Amino acid sequence: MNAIIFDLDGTLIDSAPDLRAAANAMLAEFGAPPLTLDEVRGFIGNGVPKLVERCLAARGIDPAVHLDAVARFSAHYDVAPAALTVLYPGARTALQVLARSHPLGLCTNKPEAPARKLLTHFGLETLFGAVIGGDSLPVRKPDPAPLIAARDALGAAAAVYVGDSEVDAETAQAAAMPFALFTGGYRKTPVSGIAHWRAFAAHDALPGLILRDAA
Ligand SMILES: O=C(O)COP(=O)(O)O
Repeated sequence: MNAIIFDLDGTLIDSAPDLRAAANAMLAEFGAPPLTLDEVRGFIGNGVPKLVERCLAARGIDPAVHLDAVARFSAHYDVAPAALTVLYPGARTALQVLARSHPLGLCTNKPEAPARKLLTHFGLETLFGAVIGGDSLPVRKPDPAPLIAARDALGAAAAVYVGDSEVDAETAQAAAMPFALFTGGYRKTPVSGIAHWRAFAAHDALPGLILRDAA
């Protein structure tokens, strides 16, 4: 049975407001002014260390404080990753429908602990047979290893990856998996500039999009 593996941020949840809150709390500790939601949204997708690096650069803070800044960011984010975060409309139903016929996995660059906390918060943890975070392996997306690890953990020979970003598309390509692109997430490139198998603008369309091949 083919597995369906999902990205998290910008694909199932709009987490940018909580990531922004943690980033701004961290920046305030360095005496720097806050970033806008659009700025922080543009920094998401390559994991926490990269997000923090981009925040520091945007505020002209010495990169030498990076390790300390990552720890400060995580201290803020990991206690309350779901305070301002919402599931995209239709995401829950789409997951429930797909889980009836396919093993589901999660492959995100968010660290595994807050990723699992978010799944539990939204009552989705039992739908996922595998969860791979940005710190689960020594490498993260766009390296294909985390995506392949999620597929293998599900015991599936093949899988589809569902994501929203350039990084997700690159990862799927490197893992030789078909990529379904959610066009309403955090991508910075036009849809035509992101390699994809199928694209969807609303989650209600996702089960039909994926299951039509299985019919
Ligand atoms: O960059 C992150 O921390 C998470 O991003 P992702 O869920 O889209 O992989």
